[in-house]
Amino acid sequence: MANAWRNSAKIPFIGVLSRLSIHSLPGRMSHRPCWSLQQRNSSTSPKIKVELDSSTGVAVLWMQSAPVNSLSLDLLTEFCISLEKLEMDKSCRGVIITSTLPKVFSAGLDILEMYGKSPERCGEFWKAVQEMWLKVYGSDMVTIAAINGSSPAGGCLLSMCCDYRIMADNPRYSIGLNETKLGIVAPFWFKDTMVKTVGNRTAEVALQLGLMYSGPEALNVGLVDQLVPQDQVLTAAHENMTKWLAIPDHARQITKSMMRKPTIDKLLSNREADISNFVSFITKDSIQRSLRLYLEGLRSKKA
Ligand SMILES: CCCCCC/C=C/CC(=O)SCCNC(=O)CCNC(=O)[C@H](O)C(C)(C)COP(=O)(O)OP(=O)(O)OC[C@H]1O[C@@H](n2cnc3c(N)ncnc32)[C@H](O)[C@@H]1OP(=O)(O)O
Repeated sequence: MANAWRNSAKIPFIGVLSRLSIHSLPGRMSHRPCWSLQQRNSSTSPKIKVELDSSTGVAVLWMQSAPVNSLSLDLLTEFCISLEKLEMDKSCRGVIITSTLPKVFSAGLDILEMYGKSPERCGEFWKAVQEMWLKVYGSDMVTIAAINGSSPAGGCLLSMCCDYRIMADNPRYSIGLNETKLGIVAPFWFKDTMVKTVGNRTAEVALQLGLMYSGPEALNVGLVDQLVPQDQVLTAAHENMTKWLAIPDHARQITKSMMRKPTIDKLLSNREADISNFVSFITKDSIQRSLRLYLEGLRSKKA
């Protein structure tokens, strides 16, 4: 069973590191992360910082892409490479995903990656979004989201891919899949992840209305598992990680696989069609208009 899991969920991701070579191709240089080894168990790239404590087997992965950790192609690429490195490191059994930014976990997909871009670029971007989902949702490691700020859309999806979610109790923070509010539609693998997290009826209402939940509301519907004071989010994540790591890896991993493999396999066997579908949808004039209006709304909020 464990091998079956590895075959179905891990092998596709080996491509992320091997694709590093394509960064040397003309036109891809801007996506090349600049890796520097700061100390034995730490690594930093422009948008991702990782610290691995080999004695506990727990890594913390920080997104550090100001102003809002929007999931750009660069951030997605660095994220996947960092996670893949941890996945291949035998001393790492669990990873806590969080943000260095004061008020935002992640603003979701970078809207500027979907607005005014060529179909080729949109396709490349969507492939990276798929990659992140496959990598986190299919991880053999224990994954805990330490949601220390707002987490709309793709940010919510990222946290739902984790095994456990702890959110900072702050009335200014919200979380949810708000895609319909932008005039766009969450694909089946976003929808399945939401259904698996909160159940069918709650997901149906939340997805159609593009609901964003406050912390207490998110806790009430099971979108997050724990709500703690802001300064205790990381401590709570480490405490929970200890409980998860007390379970033998093989038993936990096979159980996780049973729950998640059907949707993973469905995306793996439909990746190209899913990319084509995204590209033809997102490049429509009407969708581009919706995105422009949404961006203008975001910008005018400050004026
Ligand atoms: C078949 C088709 C399938 C399509 C499926 C596609 C699925 C998409 C899922 C997505 O993830 S779409 C992205 C949805 N995200 C949002 O709606 C979040 C919008 N942002 C916010 O609500 C807020 O910015 C925030 C995250 C709550 C933070 O608020 P704060 O007040 O701290 O910061 P702002 O002043 O609002 O923003 C600062 C700066 O960042 C820009 N920005 C915000 N979010 C994004 C984003 N997602 N992408 C790109 N840029 C973003 C914002 O415009 C500001 O820019 P400037 O005005 O400073 O230039």
